[in-house]
Amino acid sequence: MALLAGLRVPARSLLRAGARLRDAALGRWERAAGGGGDGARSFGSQRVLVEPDAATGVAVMKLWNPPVNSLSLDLLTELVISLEKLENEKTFRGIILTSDLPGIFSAGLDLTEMCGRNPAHYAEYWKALQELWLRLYQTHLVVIAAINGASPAGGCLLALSCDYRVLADNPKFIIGLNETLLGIVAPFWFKDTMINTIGHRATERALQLGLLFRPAEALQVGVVDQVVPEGQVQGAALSAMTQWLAIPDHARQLTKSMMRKATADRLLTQREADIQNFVSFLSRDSIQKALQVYLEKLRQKKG
Ligand SMILES: CCCCCCCC/C=C\C/C=C/C(=O)SCCNC(=O)CCNC(=O)[C@H](O)C(C)(C)COP(=O)(O)OP(=O)(O)OC[C@H]1O[C@@H](n2cnc3c(N)ncnc32)[C@H](O)[C@@H]1OP(=O)(O)O
Repeated sequence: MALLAGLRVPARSLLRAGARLRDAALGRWERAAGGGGDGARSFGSQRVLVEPDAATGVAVMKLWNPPVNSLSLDLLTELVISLEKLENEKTFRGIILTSDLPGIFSAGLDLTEMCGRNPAHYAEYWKALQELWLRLYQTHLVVIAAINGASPAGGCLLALSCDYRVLADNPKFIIGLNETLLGIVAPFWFKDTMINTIGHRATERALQLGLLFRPAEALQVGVVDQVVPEGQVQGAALSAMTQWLAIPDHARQLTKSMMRKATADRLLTQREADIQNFVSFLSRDSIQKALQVYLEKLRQKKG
């Protein structure tokens, strides 16, 4: 059951158990080692599968961090590495970012990385998140999110950092920056990313109320660009990609940079202070207790 949204996400337990077994077996991407669409080999890490198609210049990047694709330190690191690898391959011009887990795009930041650890760990974790956002937000590649599941908080940030968002039409697939519901505050660069997408007033309302939008509302407010029937999300993302890739790269890339640089620079100029803010905020007893209680509720809701 989805605790925050008050929605049930049924029948994933069995899939999760299977996923855990696959995880334990490792050799994560052996099943995909045969290669992508144009004979280009799939590559990836334990938690990120990349299926490149050299003919189209588009790679599908799939998140796989069971049970809910939470953005653990490992997943963040693997995402940055995969992104960097694609950026360095001249053949590739676009990425479809999606999930390999049914019903979940990403549950956002990994709460277990933020609870009961030491300040050095919090600092390392936050730096890794900053790194992923800075790279994803500013990449010269076109990135389209094919959102095939719920994406609260950090999951929403991931989607908002892409150039275009397609959401599968399922009322359980909620999306939004719901941090206030956890008693925490969305960092300024989360807020800026949302403002750049849906505007100031809509962001203020969404952030203060911790709104998690269902597909129709997400489309209306502009958090996503397109809602399509489940099962068509990747196809729709690929169709949208055709339009983006029809634009000359240099013009599109310079325009992207022009639109996003000031936002990214704002974090770059105060990166260390942002880490220290996060560490001291997270080190407060009251915040630790609130996060523990929240995590415990998530764990117990199945019982
Ligand atoms: C003054 C300024 C100071 C600045 C400082 C800034 C501080 C702010 C910092 C950061 C911003 C935070 C961003 C975030 O992203 S916080 C995380 C927010 N995410 C959520 O709240 C999502 C919580 N999860 C859910 O709602 C649901 O799990 C679901 C809808 C994603 C999926 O539902 P369902 O399929 O029913 O799965 P379960 O709920 O049963 O969960 C399965 C399993 O997974 C664990 N889990 C879920 N979410 C997380 C998570 N985010 N991190 C870690 N673990 C998670 C859950 O506990 C279950 O575990 P199990 O019982 O052991 O199997």
